[in-house]
Amino acid sequence: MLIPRVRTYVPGLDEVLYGGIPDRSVILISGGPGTGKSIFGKQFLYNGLARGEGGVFVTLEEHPVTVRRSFRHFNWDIAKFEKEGRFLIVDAFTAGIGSTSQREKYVVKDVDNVHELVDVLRQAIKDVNAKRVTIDSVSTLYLTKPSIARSTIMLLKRVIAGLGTTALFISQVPVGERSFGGPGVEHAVDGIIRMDLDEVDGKLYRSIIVWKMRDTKISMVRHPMDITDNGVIVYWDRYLKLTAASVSIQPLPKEMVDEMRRAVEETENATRETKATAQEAEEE
Ligand SMILES: Nc1ncnc2c1ncn2[C@@H]1O[C@H](COP(=O)(O)OP(=O)(O)OP(=O)(O)O)[C@@H](O)[C@H]1O
Repeated sequence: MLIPRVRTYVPGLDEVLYGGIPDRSVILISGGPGTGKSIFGKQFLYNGLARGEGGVFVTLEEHPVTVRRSFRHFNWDIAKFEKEGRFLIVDAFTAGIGSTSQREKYVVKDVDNVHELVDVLRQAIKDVNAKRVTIDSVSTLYLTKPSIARSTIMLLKRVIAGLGTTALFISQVPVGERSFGGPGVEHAVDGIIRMDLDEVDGKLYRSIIVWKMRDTKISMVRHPMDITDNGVIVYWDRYLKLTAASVSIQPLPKEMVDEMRRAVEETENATRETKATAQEAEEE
């Protein structure tokens, strides 16, 4: 059955997901430091903005000023979308302290109060009619209180799915650990994508693996990936064989590649049809 999907438009990732993320899903993006989670979260939002969708970025780890700079670093011009009222940043970092933060309109004063965050986020999603949300990072919300991790995720998930939005929750895990963010969180989310950086023989290798994604088939292998001046690229037609002492990159079987390519084409056609129907309905 063809289900509605949100294409990430991150090169190679929609193939790995057999078309994209099922819509209204909450996806955990887990990984150690420097693996590309924040870049991926920004790219996902920008790709939606560039195609006419609204988006919200919730920052808990970086000052809004550096968030905007980081978008600019990849030539993702969010300033024009902010002016048009299609994109906004929820500042859950500064608590309103400092002169530059005075300019922020969506500020969470107390990040320990998840209800305040949910209220600000709900308003933000409505104000820009957001279809995509990135929260960077959810780990900050329960780092010192693991017992509230699951309830925090469930509360956010209810708001996000209820408003018809698809979200990436960035989750930080320690270097070298293959966990995702704790048992309560891992089972509560609809999907888990893991980004990794491994040192083998004095060299670092980037890779990505989709661990779970409800309601869709997924590629069951680890794919090599890169970060470039244009953001993340996933080499979807190859897999990375990694042992403690060796690395090799192998091509995927042709039938698998063909099936993944077809799934993306079908999703693209379905997305185009849905947009055309919505536009016709608007014009009537
Ligand atoms: N233009 C670029 N070309 C190649 N690599 C880049 C470029 N810009 C940034 N990077 C790489 O991206 C990495 C940072 O990615 P990102 O901030 O998304 O990591 P992260 O997984 O969110 O890390 P953390 O959890 O520590 O915040 C940097 O370590 C840097 O090596």
